[in-house]
Amino acid sequence: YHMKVNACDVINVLICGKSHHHPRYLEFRFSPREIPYGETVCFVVKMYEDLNLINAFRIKKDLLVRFLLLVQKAYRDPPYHNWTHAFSTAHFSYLCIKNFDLLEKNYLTDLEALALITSCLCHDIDHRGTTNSFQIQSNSLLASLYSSEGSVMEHHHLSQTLCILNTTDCNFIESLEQSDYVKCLDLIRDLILATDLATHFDLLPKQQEMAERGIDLESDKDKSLFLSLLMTASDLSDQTKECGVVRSVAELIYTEFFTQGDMEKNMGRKPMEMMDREKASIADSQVDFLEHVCVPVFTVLANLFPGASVLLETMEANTEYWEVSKQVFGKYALEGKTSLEVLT
Ligand SMILES: Cc1nc2ccc(C(=O)NCC(C)C)cc2n2c(-c3cc(OC(C)(C)C)ccc3Cl)nnc12
Ligand SMILES: [Mg+2]
Ligand SMILES: [Zn+2]
Repeated sequence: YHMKVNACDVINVLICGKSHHHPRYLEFRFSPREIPYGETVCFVVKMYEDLNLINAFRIKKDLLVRFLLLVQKAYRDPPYHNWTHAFSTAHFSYLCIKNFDLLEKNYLTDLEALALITSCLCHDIDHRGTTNSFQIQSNSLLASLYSSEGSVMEHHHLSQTLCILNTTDCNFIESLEQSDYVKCLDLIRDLILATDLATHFDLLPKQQEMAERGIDLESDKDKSLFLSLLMTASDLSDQTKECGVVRSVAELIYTEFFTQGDMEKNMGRKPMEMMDREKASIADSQVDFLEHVCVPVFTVLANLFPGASVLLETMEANTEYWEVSKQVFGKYALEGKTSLEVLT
């Protein structure tokens, strides 16, 4: 099923001397989208090493590299839901582990950190740049496979991840104790499925309640809620960067949304306003998205870790950026420019 990974690709990553100690690499302000595509897998290996996961689980580096190269290849190249998004998602989880001392302070076990980073890298594998509802409306193959389960795309991302782990010489977690191995796969399943917006809206009130009373690190339920929070915060982490990154990411995601809207129109269907290039107001829907999806997630995170409040401040600033740009969009709209053209 999978494209092969050849030995020289593996060797190139293993010998890459790139010091991952990019001076700003450990700052929340740093956007991992700046890292060249060809160096990202090397940076991922450095993350596993830096979190001591290679030693803790006696991971064979060549298996890890082969796994990572196959995951990278398993991503298609839609504007937003590609490997670069997966890499930036993993980088944010890495930043949280480092900056909030999650391992030293026993918020996370080694196994949970291993599952979290790996889930971030795999959570959108083989994404086509279209939503779950589009799969169902277009009667896609994935919908026929998974619509009874719900979370159509997320079940597909999970099954692709398991396929890659079952590919020769790619099962880098094979060295785990049997109980750790099973626990790791259970965590990867929960975390990838947590990235469905519907699942997220179910979990959010429980995460808010947990943050108010403080995490009980002995409670499996709390640990699971905490891990899912880190997963969704990482999936949204572009929104914690400066407005230049936020604007370019919006351009990518609306290119995807508008392409889906065009396809829905060609299917004789009426797209959501947010996906209709004639009707969408990017600034309005980004303010909504920040207010109703992003800010609640990072408010919970800031309740748990005061160091995360700077991320909330950045989000407030980015909301202000969209509010101000509404005037600009408004003016251009009068001139008949679509909102995407205004962005570029
Ligand atoms: C820049 C940016 N704008 C977005 C604008 C709208 C929406 C959207 O789905 N609106 C539907 C209504 C019903 C709310 C998502 C957007 N979005 C995401 C995103 C976040 C997700 O949410 C969790 C699971 C929490 C990570 C899941 C999937 C995606 Cl694509 N990532 N970046 C963006
Ligand atoms: Mg996803
Ligand atoms: Zn994602």
